Amino acid sequence: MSSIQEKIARRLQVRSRIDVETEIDRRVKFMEDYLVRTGAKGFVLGMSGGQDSTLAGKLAQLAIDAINEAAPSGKYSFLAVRLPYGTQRDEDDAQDAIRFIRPSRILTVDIKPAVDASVKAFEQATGETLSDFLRGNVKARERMKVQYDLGAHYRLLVLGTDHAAEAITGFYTKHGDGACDLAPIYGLNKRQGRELLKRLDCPKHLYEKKPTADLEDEKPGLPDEDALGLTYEQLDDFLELKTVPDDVREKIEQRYAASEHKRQGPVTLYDDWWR
Ligand SMILES: Nc1ncnc2c1ncn2[C@@H]1O[C@H](COP(=O)(O)OP(=O)(O)OC[C@H]2O[C@@H]([n+]3cccc(C(=O)O)c3)[C@H](O)[C@@H]2O)[C@@H](O)[C@H]1O
Ligand SMILES: Nc1ncnc2c1ncn2[C@@H]1O[C@H](COP(=O)(O)OP(=O)(O)OP(=O)(O)O)[C@@H](O)[C@H]1O
Ligand SMILES: [Mg+2]
Repeated sequence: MSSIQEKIARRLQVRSRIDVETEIDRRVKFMEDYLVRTGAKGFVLGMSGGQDSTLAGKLAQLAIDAINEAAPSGKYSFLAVRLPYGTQRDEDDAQDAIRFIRPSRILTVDIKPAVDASVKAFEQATGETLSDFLRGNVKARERMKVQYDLGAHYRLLVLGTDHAAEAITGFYTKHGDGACDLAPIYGLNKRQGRELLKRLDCPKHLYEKKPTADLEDEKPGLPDEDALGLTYEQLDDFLELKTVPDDVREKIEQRYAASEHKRQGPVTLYDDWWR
């Protein structure tokens, strides 16, 4: 194990061993405490049908149910929002996730018209084509925007799904899915997230499916692991301070270093982390 590995795992708050019950409880309690402290009315989160939003959404609904039970005015809510780009290939999974969570409220906003208009405006202004890869980031930022619009309108806080196995490589769109008000699954790696979902009786196919950002039209459902050239098993092992092959360790450490700007606020004159 390298000392850099230890430093990264500590910085990303990973525990090599967790007690699943305790993790669920303390995360739900954190969401309750924070929500009540802010005076907001609840949470909003995009539900993709993937593992991370299924877990964060379930924890959110548990927090909302607990607060509403304690203060039976029932005034708090979790808004689960479907944000397909046109028609979504794995819509069934998204619906299964919603059935599992039983959110206070469900809405669907199709991001396709806004994304297409934005890309068109870019292309008209520059006379150039925005790549399929960069259009993927436009989708992630449009989803962020819709969640903030809903959040501001209904006085809800925007949840994010960043966790250690994602933060370590910066595998998210800066100010897109990386932007949120609170990140309830932060500090967990991918397999720990799966363990929490198992304990919460989530349908198996939702935590066993291959994680995908699903952002590129030309590569629908591209598995994160193919895009990264790393597996979540490798990332999880690294974060749990297990020995991983040298080439894997080097690749992870290199990705971690290159994505540091995503884990920091905007760089100012007073920062020196980049030197
Ligand atoms: N050193 C530096 N210091 C400060 N800022 C720096 C910088 N280098 C780039 N930047 C800025 O960062 C931008 C690039 O970052 P960003 O816009 O995020 O773009 P980028 O990291 O190139 O792409 C996002 C990646 O995350 C993946 N993703 C996105 C969304 C969701 C998921 C998922 O798993 O669901 C995965 C996506 O497939 C892609 O591989 C640059 O355009 C620049 O503005
Ligand atoms: N089609 C979508 N509809 C609604 N929200 C989405 C959609 N795609 C992405 N998101 C939001 O962006 C977040 C980041 O996507 P990401 O792929 O990392 O997580 P996930 O889909 O929940 O889980 P997994 O990583 O296992 O695929 C999601 O958790 C979700 O909040
Ligand atoms: Mg996904």
